[in-house]
Amino acid sequence: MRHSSDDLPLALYSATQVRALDAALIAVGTPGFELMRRAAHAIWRALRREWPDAGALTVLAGHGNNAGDGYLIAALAQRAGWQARVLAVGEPQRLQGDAARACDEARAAGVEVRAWQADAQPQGVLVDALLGTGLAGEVREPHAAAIEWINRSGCPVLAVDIPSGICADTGQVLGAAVKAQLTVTLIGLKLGLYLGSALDHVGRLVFDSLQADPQIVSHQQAAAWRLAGDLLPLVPARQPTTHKGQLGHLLVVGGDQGTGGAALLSAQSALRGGAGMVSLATRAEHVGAAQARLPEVMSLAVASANQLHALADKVTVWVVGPGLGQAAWGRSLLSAAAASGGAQVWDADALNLLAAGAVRIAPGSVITPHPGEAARLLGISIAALQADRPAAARALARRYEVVCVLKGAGTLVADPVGRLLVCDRGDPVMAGAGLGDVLAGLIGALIAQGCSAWQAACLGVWVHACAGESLAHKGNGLAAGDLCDAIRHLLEERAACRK
Ligand SMILES: NC(=O)C1=CN([C@@H]2O[C@H](COP(=O)(O)OP(=O)(O)OC[C@H]3O[C@@H](n4cnc5c(N)ncnc54)[C@H](O)[C@@H]3O)[C@@H](O)[C@H]2O)[C@H](O)CC1
Ligand SMILES: [K+]
Repeated sequence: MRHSSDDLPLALYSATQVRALDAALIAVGTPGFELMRRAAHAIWRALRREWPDAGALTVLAGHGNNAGDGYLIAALAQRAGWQARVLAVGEPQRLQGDAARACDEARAAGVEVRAWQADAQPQGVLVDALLGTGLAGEVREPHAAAIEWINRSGCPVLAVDIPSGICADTGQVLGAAVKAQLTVTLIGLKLGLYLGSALDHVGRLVFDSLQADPQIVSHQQAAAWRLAGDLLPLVPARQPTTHKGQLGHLLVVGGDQGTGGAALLSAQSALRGGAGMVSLATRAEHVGAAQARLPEVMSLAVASANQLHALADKVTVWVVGPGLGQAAWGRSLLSAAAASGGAQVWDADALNLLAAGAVRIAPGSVITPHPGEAARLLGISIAALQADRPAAARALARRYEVVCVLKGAGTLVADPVGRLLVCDRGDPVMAGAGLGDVLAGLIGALIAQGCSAWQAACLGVWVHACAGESLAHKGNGLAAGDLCDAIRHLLEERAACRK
């Protein structure tokens, strides 16, 4: 499981932006080879910290500057008394410029450099210096075979800058990708390191700025930002005189015949998330269970939208969709919510009805699709959506003029003006039923307490993920109700530290 590391920078860059950073640093007087030398030292330090007694390493080198880093790492290891060798993949004669100079330096240090063959014996720590930010398209042979060789070796693996085969912009595997235990990334964090399949390939992540001029790095308009650090201070403060009327009235609308649980979970989460008053508009069959399980929630048996119209002016925020279904009952309630003028958080079937064009969503609302719902909203396949999650999140935010929370490994939060945040907290244990209902209720609760849609989405995603992390020890099959309690605990900790 990856732990967020708060000493990592917040800004996340595309491959193009990082190459521009490299060029900008070189332009202000740091030679490319000096950057490469610093990279090698940073990586060699991280390697020795991780595997101090290995005594041997094998660099798999491609043809570009990623390979150049690898050759210089081998030279440092050889000079430190380790047994270092480089297996050159493809035609080493294609090395140019700084990378060719780095190869010469490795040979001069006594490093054995020879062509990689599929029957080569892996030895010591494997250093993946095949491909970095220069990867273009699906990995070609013989690099793909070398990647499979690394992954089958059973040896510890360090990836230079980014695991070879991982797209630096989307985190997607382009044909084949190295699975590393440790990735040392340089100058700027790449957005792709936090998305999708990359999470299964990066291992522990170490960053080194190579003493890059912060003036330059900060000037670049980052592709995205990490949701990192302690966001709990953003939770609206409560004064001693605060009363529930100041903490908003949240209405959950959902739970058609047979699907009452989802709406109940959203209501429970809204309660634990601190909303002043929580009501639940659901089918009559679920009211008994709701009252028994959540007596604090005002549960209403709703047969038609008229009953919601009567409520509308008392409701601060509507959380619509959990267990709503897509039949006439659900459609009519969703239309009432859309016409209410209150803040909206739409999830699950509300999004499917939106995708079907059955209703329009008010600008400034929050939507919380999982990849399937997002693909339907965009009219694309899930595979196409997952191939570039940042683009999908941004497209949804712009198309509907909403804050879009695109759930999944590396949950994204996008707004219509182009802001994009990535959550690198959470745990695979959270891949379970009902956790989306909990997130929707939590985001609604934060809006009820005064957060903007953007703040509530970012903070809700972060609190939800951190609460899930705190339950990782429970193993798979995390109960959504436990997550609600963990969220309450996290927010109570926050309230306590404010006293
Ligand atoms: N001064 C700097 O720029 C620094 C860069 N650092 C390291 O350099 C790499 C980026 O190097 P670059 O030469 O731009 O590209 P790569 O080494 O990643 O790869 C280019 C290399 O790979 C071949 N190639 C591209 N796509 C494919 C493919 N699909 N299949 C097979 N082969 C492919 C291409 O032909 C080239 O030969 C960066 O990641 C850093 O590691 C330093 O760290 C800092 C200074
Ligand atoms: K690499």
